[in-house]
Amino acid sequence: MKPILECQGLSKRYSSSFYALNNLNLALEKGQIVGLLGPNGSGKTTLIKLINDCLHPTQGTILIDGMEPGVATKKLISYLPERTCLDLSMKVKDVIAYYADFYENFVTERAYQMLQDLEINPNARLKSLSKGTKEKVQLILIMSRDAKLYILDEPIGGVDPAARDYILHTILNNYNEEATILLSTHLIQDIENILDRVVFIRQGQVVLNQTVDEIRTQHGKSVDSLFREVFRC
Ligand SMILES: Nc1ncnc2c1ncn2[C@@H]1O[C@H](COP(=O)(O)OP(=O)(O)OP(=O)(O)O)[C@@H](O)[C@H]1O
Repeated sequence: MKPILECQGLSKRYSSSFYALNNLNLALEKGQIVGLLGPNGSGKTTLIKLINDCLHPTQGTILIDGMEPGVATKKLISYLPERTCLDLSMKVKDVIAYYADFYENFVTERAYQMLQDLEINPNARLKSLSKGTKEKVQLILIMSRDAKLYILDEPIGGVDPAARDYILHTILNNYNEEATILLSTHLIQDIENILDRVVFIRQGQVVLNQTVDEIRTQHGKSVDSLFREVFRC
């Protein structure tokens, strides 16, 4: 089966001597939830921006479902960036209508179902919502598209711990199982029970790419414990 994402020899240089990504190789099969994990500054957001065609590689190639990043791949990817810039004066229901207009693969009923599950009022204005609830709305907008690849850069940082599990399960219940989710986060303990695979990245290179089951059987520990061991300062 063709991988949904394939990066070969991928490098990104920001200044004359500093490489944020350095000959990174990664292939992801369809239909899995993948955690992209690494310490601050390891290159996670840089990789995500390259996949989303927000940056161009210095060297190497990226293929998304066999295609180079561009107009066609943007239809396949639903991307939640680190920072979003929604018009805060809009009501939740207006943002949903806006997304439905903009993206032909947006499923409005799914968005309303998730709003209801998370008890968010569609008539509320975004600026009246707490930071965590705004994050929930942003996640709902992203997960309501019928995409092949969902890329979520730190999706639940502002959400309170009690709501995280609920949100993660809401995501799982609403996404197509043939799709792939690539999720970058530092909240490993909170998400590791929904992950199929983890990719550890250090200084712009992949240092581990294993299923969560392999980690538990081969290393005899949780992803969170392994992360702390591998990246101990
Ligand atoms: N626009 C830029 N110009 C110069 N250097 C940059 C730029 N963006 C990122 N970097 C550097 O590239 C490296 C990788 O940054 P990146 O944001 O990809 O890391 P990250 O793994 O997402 O980090 P974090 O977990 O802190 O969000 C860091 O050293 C960062 O300072």
